[in-house]
Amino acid sequence: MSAVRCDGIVQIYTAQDVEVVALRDVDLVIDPGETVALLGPSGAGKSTLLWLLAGLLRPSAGRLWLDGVEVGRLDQRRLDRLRSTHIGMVLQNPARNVIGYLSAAQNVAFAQRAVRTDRRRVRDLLTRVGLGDMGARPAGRMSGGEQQRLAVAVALANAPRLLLADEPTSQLDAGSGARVIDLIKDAAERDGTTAVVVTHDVAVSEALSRTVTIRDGRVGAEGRRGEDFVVVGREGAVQVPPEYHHLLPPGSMARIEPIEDGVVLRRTDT
Ligand SMILES: Nc1ncnc2c1ncn2[C@@H]1O[C@H](COP(=O)(O)OP(=O)(O)OP(=O)(O)O)[C@@H](O)[C@H]1O
Repeated sequence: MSAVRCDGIVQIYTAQDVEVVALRDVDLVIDPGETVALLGPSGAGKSTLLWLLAGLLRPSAGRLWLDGVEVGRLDQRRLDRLRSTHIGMVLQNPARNVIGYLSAAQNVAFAQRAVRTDRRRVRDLLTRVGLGDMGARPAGRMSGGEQQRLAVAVALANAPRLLLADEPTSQLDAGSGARVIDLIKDAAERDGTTAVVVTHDVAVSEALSRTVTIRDGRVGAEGRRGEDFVVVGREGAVQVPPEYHHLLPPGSMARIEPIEDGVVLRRTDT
């Protein structure tokens, strides 16, 4: 059974009577224990996809399954329960992930409230993000980078089935970033946690098992084991990666030549 399955997901925001199509027909299947780096330019729809996977948004169209459960069929109470027991999330702004007046250790313990508090896990997580001697410090008095590391510990407090993280290393130096990467990979190996991580950090994308690139609201490309692939979309559409735009600029005409195992595109209007 897939950990995540998106089938034709569309997300449309309406702001001041203007509609923004943030995601269009996203199909995506992620296996249990996969660690996925979600890449793409600013405004491509990465955070939107993360929020949908977290159940914080309901899609305008399309269907989403988490561990075989169709999220759209859950009422709010069941969805809240699934979120607190199955999903760990790191939001983009570090301060939004923690409760400022609680200590670091209390923040991690609080995230375990839906299950049983496991003090050893609290200590272990804090140590592994390099905050072992800061357990008693109020989260509100920590730096942005410390809060970001604490946020990862909070998100993993419950050994979630699904970890969703939006730029979890954006405020970290290489050493702290490496700790966070290790923690995510370990969670996948030890607990079978599936991770989807929005990132611009090359160290993160290279360390995870798969990359998925969103461009203009669609899954345009994927990478596995260092090899990059374009994804043929629903209507047969393929996005030409930006690094080839000088050969085949958007709007240019091309001839399709079939070959044994695919097609070749050749520009005709030069
Ligand atoms: N609440 C909202 N209301 C209206 N439009 C929104 C809202 N949230 C996002 N958008 C728009 O949806 C599109 C996708 O946004 P999203 O934040 O998902 O992109 P992103 O790839 O995460 O970008 P970034 O890397 O800059 O965080 C953008 O055009 C954005 O302006």
